[in-house]
Amino acid sequence: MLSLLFSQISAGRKHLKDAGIQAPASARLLVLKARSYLVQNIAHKVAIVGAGSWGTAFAKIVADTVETHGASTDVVLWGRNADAMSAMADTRINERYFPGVVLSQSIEYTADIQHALAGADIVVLAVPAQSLRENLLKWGSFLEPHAILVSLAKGLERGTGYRMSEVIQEVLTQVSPVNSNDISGRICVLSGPNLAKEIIQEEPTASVVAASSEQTAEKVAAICANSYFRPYTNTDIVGVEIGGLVKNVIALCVGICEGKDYGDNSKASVMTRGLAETTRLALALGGKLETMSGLAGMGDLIATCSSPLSRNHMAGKHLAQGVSPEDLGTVMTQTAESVKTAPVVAELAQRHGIEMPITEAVVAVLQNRITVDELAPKLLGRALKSESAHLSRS
Ligand SMILES: NC(=O)c1ccc[n+]([C@@H]2O[C@H](COP(=O)([O-])OP(=O)(O)OC[C@H]3O[C@@H](n4cnc5c(N)ncnc54)[C@H](O)[C@@H]3O)[C@@H](O)[C@H]2O)c1
Ligand SMILES: O=P(O)(O)OC[C@H](O)CO
Repeated sequence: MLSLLFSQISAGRKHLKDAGIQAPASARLLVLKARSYLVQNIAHKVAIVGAGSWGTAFAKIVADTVETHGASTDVVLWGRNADAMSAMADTRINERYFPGVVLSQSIEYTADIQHALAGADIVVLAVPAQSLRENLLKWGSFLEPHAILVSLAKGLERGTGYRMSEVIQEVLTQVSPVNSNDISGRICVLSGPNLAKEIIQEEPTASVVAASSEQTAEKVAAICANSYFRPYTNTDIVGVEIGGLVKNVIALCVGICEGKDYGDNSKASVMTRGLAETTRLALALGGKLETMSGLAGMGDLIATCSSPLSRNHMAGKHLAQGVSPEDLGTVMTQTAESVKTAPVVAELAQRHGIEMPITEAVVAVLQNRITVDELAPKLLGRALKSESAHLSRS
């Protein structure tokens, strides 16, 4: 804790010195003043692409951060539905996702992607995982060559098995040689226990911003750190992405337990063994063990598995209550990434020789190979083993 404070103070002193600003005596004031300076100078414009529930809540986080610091950074929210965006510009309310919540005055709403991206130093990608590639292919060439790209999506791409950071890297290299220059250092992912419906009410939460470049992660953290949102930085992109996307699959399984009226023992068992299989996959892909016990691992798993607000949890509950996997898309109006991502996780795990029994059982339910009633017997009937085999491949 102390070392973090000292490092912030020393970073703050350096930023102020570079800017020729006199450093105040109090450490707290110093950190605040440094942050203010940082926000202003890191980004003249932040564009959030995708005006669904997380994109809208994240635009609010950034706009509130900018306002807190009195910075002049522009915050633009893009959505594909022109009527919805024009209504938001009039009312400052996203009627479909957050009726009654009046958003910050400083957010600009647009359905014009070229306008949204022009001059944006930081571009936050908040569209569903399966649509990221098609979107980047359409407008990737409009990105500024220096723009930092932040992925908010928690899913794996069907067909390739790519994480979102890998999709960004591949597409930008294809779309625009200018934009692909030094791209890996400009890719960032943000993940953690971040239920948008709680955040829009300014309920306090923490998150993780991961980038291979610590400096990139720090910049993104600075533009979204405010009184109710606290981002930590990390350089383990793989661990942060895998934690965020596999917990959706585990939450669907916990939702099934909930829908079948199983109690807390069942849910805790799924969560704990779910973390074990998530960790195995993350380690096999090069992620770090400590990330799995952090906010993007255990933290997000707890939030998503415990909350009735989670769409993945809700999808599991619907399945347990008799909705067919085919009908989930019509019953649910918001994105539950696990429905499409679970089979991709299972394939990726198989390719790496990793056993993920909960994920495999969820996939079997989603593909109508077993019923929800057969899920528990399938998991409990497996060969017994030592718990200390936790991190081995099976
Ligand atoms: N909602 C949350 O609490 C939350 C929190 C953290 C992460 N996430 C992740 O954020 C991502 C987005 O989720 P969400 O909650 O905002 O979903 P959502 O269903 O609330 O909104 C998705 C938005 O994307 C738009 N969209 C859908 N297909 C599109 C396409 N092909 N091109 C452009 N726009 C398209 C929709 O119109 C909608 O505005 C998901 O990967 C999700 O896992 C969500
Ligand atoms: O509503 P869900 O299930 O997509 O979960 C939302 C967030 O990922 C929670 O961190």
